Amino acid sequence: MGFSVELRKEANPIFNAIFEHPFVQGIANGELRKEQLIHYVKQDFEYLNSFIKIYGIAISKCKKREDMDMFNKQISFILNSETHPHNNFCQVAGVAYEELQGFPLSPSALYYIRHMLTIAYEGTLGEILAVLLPCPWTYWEIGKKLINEANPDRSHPFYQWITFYGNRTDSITTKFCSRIDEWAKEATVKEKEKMKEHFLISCQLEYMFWDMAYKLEKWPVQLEAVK
Ligand SMILES: Cc1ncc(CN)c(N)n1
Repeated sequence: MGFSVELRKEANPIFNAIFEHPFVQGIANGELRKEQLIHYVKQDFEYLNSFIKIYGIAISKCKKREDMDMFNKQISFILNSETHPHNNFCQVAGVAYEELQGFPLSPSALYYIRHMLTIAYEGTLGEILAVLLPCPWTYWEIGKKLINEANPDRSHPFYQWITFYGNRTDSITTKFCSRIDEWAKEATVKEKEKMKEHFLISCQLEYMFWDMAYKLEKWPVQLEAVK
């Protein structure tokens, strides 16, 4: 069994909880409130900005050109393609994408980003791959599942979102998994334990990100700007 298969098996209860989450179910049945879509896009725009920077740190730790190329392509993907699912949510919510950019992070989004940044600065390339993998993997599976279960046509409000993530043939998940499997063959037991821990925490944080958007999560005390 490859290491990525082992990771997926351990994370199965978290993947199932994500599929059942009311935000994900809301994408499937087209029933999400405007504020929930707006909160998600505001937070995800900042999350993806941080992801680009984390890829930059990952590149600084690469020894092989192929690894640099893999991360570099992902940066372009976020910059040039991953704006489409955001635009889909904005259209349904009736707001301009530009209006939702530059907002402060909610607690769960901040926690997720800090988790990835810590591992990016302190960990090996294998640990970095493990902490980043739940991001593409959970969305790919959500997309495929929603295509199978909701079978959306073009009239579905979230058709673009669902097909964007579910129809990927050039999946980065597959590339990350084979690179992790390769890395794990050479890794010590201790490093593999760390990789698993980072992976599982990121899976939990993927769940928390959906929950944050669904519940419009905020900091407990709202502060006014002091003049
Ligand atoms: C929080 C989160 N996780 C994953 C993805 C898919 N790249 C995303 N856009 N946002």
